[in-house]
Amino acid sequence: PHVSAARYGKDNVRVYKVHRDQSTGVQTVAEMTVCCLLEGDIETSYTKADNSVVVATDSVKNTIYLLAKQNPVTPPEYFASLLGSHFIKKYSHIHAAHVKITTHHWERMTIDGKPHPHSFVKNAGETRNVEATISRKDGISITSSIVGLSVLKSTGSAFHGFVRDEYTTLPETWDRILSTDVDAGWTWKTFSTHEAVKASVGKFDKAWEAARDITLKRFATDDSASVQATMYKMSEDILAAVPETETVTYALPNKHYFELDLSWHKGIKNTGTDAEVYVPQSGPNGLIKCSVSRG
Ligand SMILES: O=c1[nH]c(=O)c2nn[nH]c2[nH]1
Repeated sequence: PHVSAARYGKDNVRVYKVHRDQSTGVQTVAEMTVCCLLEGDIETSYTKADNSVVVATDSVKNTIYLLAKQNPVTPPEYFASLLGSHFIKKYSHIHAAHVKITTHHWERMTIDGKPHPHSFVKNAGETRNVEATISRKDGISITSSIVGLSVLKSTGSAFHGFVRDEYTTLPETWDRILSTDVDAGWTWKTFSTHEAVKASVGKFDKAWEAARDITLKRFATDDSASVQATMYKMSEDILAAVPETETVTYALPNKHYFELDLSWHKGIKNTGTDAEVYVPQSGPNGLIKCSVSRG
């Protein structure tokens, strides 16, 4: 037997950083959770108990905090690239670093109509993530994403015309609730070096804003024929809005709200156009995935 693949490092490294603007007194915060895994000529640490090739995971953790102190930690695409590039520059036997950053969205509070200088509130669950592979040989590949953005529309969604056979019980509908937890990702054209990432640093926040706005607008305004059809339109829009991206990927759970027949009680009408009370389902849920690429 031989080591066919290996990578190791530190996961769940929580980092908070504050920027204090002395002139205005405005403070800005960033909070993220980092996973940084290293890959390279490390097989002997597995096969021969040779620790001489091991940059300790504790040192990986220390490096994350040190680089966070010495450099900007936003946008997360920049910090992921900087962090990964550090390891392949510093250690000649490390040939790739795999960095995942989950950033937590502290939104500045508005108090008495004014943005508060140092108080923030967090939208439950929504994160902005980055997964980057920084490779000596292949350059820097970055995928950005929005995860955990829960949305619901109470109408404007239909699903009919699907396969009807001896396995089908689902009734067709022209008016249903649609709810999902958005997982939307966009893969950037490979960057040759960290300097190339740095040169594009202004593009990452704009892309995240565009992807989030597009997702919400299409979700709200598309007269949805299915999750599939709506997510494809979202993907087309993001590719058009962010020319430096190559592929857009969505994974959308279809979180079902079932109609509830109440007619057993004095003939109460609560289905079809009379439906008002529904039963939100925890599971099973649909899961619809797609990747849309250029050309
Ligand atoms: O939008 C939908 N897509 C599907 O594939 C599906 N299957 N059941 N309900 C569904 N809704």
